[in-house]
Amino acid sequence: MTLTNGDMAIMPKPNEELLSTEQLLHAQTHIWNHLFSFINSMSLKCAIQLGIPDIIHKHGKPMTLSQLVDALPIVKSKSQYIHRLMRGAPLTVAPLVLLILDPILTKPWHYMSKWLTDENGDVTPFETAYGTTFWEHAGNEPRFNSLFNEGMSSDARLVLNVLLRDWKHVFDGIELLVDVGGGNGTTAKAIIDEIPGMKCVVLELPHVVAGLEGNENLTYVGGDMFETIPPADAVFLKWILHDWNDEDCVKILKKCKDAISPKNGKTGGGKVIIIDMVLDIYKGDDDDKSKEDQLFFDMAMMAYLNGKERCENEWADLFIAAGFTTYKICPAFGVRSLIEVYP
Ligand SMILES: C[S@@+](CC[C@H](N)C(=O)[O-])C[C@H]1O[C@@H](n2cnc3c(N)ncnc32)[C@H](O)[C@@H]1O
Ligand SMILES: O=c1cc(-c2ccc(O)cc2)oc2c(O)c(O)ccc12
Repeated sequence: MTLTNGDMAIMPKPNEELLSTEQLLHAQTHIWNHLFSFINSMSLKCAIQLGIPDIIHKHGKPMTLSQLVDALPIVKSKSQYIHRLMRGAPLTVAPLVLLILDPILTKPWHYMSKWLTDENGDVTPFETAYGTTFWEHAGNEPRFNSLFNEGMSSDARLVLNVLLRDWKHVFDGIELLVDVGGGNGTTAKAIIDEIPGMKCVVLELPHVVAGLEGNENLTYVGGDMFETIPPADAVFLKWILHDWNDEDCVKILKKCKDAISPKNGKTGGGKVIIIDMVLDIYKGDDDDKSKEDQLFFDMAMMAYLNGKERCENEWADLFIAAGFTTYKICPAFGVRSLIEVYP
């Protein structure tokens, strides 16, 4: 842009000359911070691959760096590098770190701009990278299938621990629950172990439940939630709806409504229990980090699946479009909420 002052044209200076030294250096630090923040994640991945969390856990008391180095399966001449790895990021749930940082899930991020600029009809960067959808890829690649299911299972253990400790009453009056997209059954097993008399059905894609054996309280059904959801007193949807666009979510919710309909002879809760994010609703003392976490997930749902994270109004629109009348949201799990939806 050229500004004019009377007859004289005033050319803007190149940007860097408009900045003070302090601003310029601050800008560089800021960019470096974004650019290199993946090193936190990669250091975390390496620490988990070396078994560092388990070694420290098994030690049972504070461990010095040299004790840790002695216990590690590393080439001893490379011991000097371990202290540099260990002054990095805090540790988290290992299978999820290995999932998110696996090359299968880092590749689609390299295709984000190609996806946005090519008229190739791909619905996600994941499809641009692989030519198949996320769920097709999981069905075709056994290693990715088990990596994904193990990751989800570790998350389910953590969330169910909180749900059954602090929010168990949401299951009051429910005798038969169907966990739609319930993975390998970690959620269902935690519920039936904790609530006497409860029976659970896990509805999942056939490649996920192939070879899994149920028992008298747990049944695995290979199927498609867009076709039929088995009848039950209540439907459980943990991290399902954020995978899908609005149109698909309404289809899934309508199938849930059919499944809990009184015509199926069920008398219990008659509700859908959802665990998912509600944007800008979270519990915790670090709101900037919580907000950023929610936006990371929104980006991930865009990169991998045709999904998104939603604010309360967007959730309400889905519930109304699927024929539900009321809902209740509690920010029960940090950046994720417990949502109960009633016909
Ligand atoms: C993000 S994972 C959530 C897994 C589990 N609910 C949890 O939170 O631990 C979504 C799940 O939906 C399943 N899924 C995808 N499409 C499905 C369909 N059409 N019918 C049933 N399940 C489906 C996937 O296989 C996957 O396990
Ligand atoms: O690839 C993922 C990873 C997650 C995920 C990340 C961190 C956690 O503490 C839990 C889970 O969740 C996903 C998800 O919900 C999804 O629908 C697809 C992919 C992933």
